Amino acid sequence: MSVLALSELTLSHFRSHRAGRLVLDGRPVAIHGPNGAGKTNILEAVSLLSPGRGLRRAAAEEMARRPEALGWKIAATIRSLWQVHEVETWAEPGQSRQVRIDDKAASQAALGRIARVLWLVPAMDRLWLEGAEGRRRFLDRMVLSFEPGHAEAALAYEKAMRERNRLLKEEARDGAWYGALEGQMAEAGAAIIANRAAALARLAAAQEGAETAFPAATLTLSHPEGDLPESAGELTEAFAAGRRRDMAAGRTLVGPHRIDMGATYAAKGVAADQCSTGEQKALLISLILANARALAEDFGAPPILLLDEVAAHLDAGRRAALYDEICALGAQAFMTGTGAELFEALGDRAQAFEVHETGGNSEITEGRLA
Ligand SMILES: Nc1ncnc2c1ncn2[C@@H]1O[C@H](COP(=O)(O)OP(=O)(O)OP(=O)(O)O)[C@@H](O)[C@H]1O
Repeated sequence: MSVLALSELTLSHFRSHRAGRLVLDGRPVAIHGPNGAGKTNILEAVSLLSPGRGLRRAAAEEMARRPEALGWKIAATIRSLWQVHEVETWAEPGQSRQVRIDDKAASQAALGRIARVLWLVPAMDRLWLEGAEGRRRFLDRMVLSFEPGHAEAALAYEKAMRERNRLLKEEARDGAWYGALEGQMAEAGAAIIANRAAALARLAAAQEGAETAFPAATLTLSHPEGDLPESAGELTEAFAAGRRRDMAAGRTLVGPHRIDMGATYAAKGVAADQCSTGEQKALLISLILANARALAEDFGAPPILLLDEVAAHLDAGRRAALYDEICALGAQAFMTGTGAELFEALGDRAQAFEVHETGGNSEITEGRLA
């Protein structure tokens, strides 16, 4: 059994699941069922066992089961290395998401120290073609898996930047106030930059010489306003120097929040946005697998992987290769697909669940693939 895995997951009034329960043994999890059955909703629930808004980036109230909209709750037993944790996360109507770990109130950031979760969803099929925000988010999710403290740095940076942007919009001229916020941004920003650089180096090393059916991706970071300073001191100077221009723009123009991530299909030297649809997906899978290999080495366990409709765009050969790599890694990967036949190659190496919707409620039953 993987040393990072859920052994139980229960969903209460969460989206289409009135009361769903999965008992898991650490093998990969193949979830099949027709469109709209509630498969992705299960993956979304698992994604909420890590910091942030989950794989749909939905607001807490959207996730409450309709029509009752009473609030929702997810509970999980998570084995993380040699410890077992009971994690609960929920939202009451009109309230933000709450977390309890082992019966004690906890922050969302604390979740990152227990469950390292990475995901690929169909919306990311256009990740290399669309705006920088999605790529930055994908990058930061990988960074967070290596360095759970990244969540705190990102929160501290965003909070100070929101305040600074408010001052800019109000055209405030209080230098000391700007200075204090810029100092906080510089300190958190330098940590963000260093965490990202370390993660990129780790991913490059994990791809080198790896035996995988997926193409290596060379990653680069760029900043739209020229080279981004890296140290806290240089960042402080850059923020102070940019005040006038930022005031005209009404927002902060320089900083790690504007970084973009580019990828190249290394063996071909072709930029990801010029690759075929299948190749673009393969590059994402390649990165997730490299991340998982690296984490297995550094942390002692691969992350929990959420691969929504991962079989789409993959031919049978690549699909089988993906399953083999996931099993070799020992990762608890949750995968969805419309038919059980998509997972046949997994046989007894995975647990299989079927999801059906009846009368507006999702029902989960365990079955077999072999
Ligand atoms: N807050 C909610 N309350 C009740 N049902 C909801 C809520 N949010 C979404 N749903 C329902 O959940 C279903 C979608 O579930 P999900 O995205 O998990 O489907 P899926 O099985 O992954 O389907 P597909 O194969 O089409 O991707 C839809 O029927 C939708 O109406």
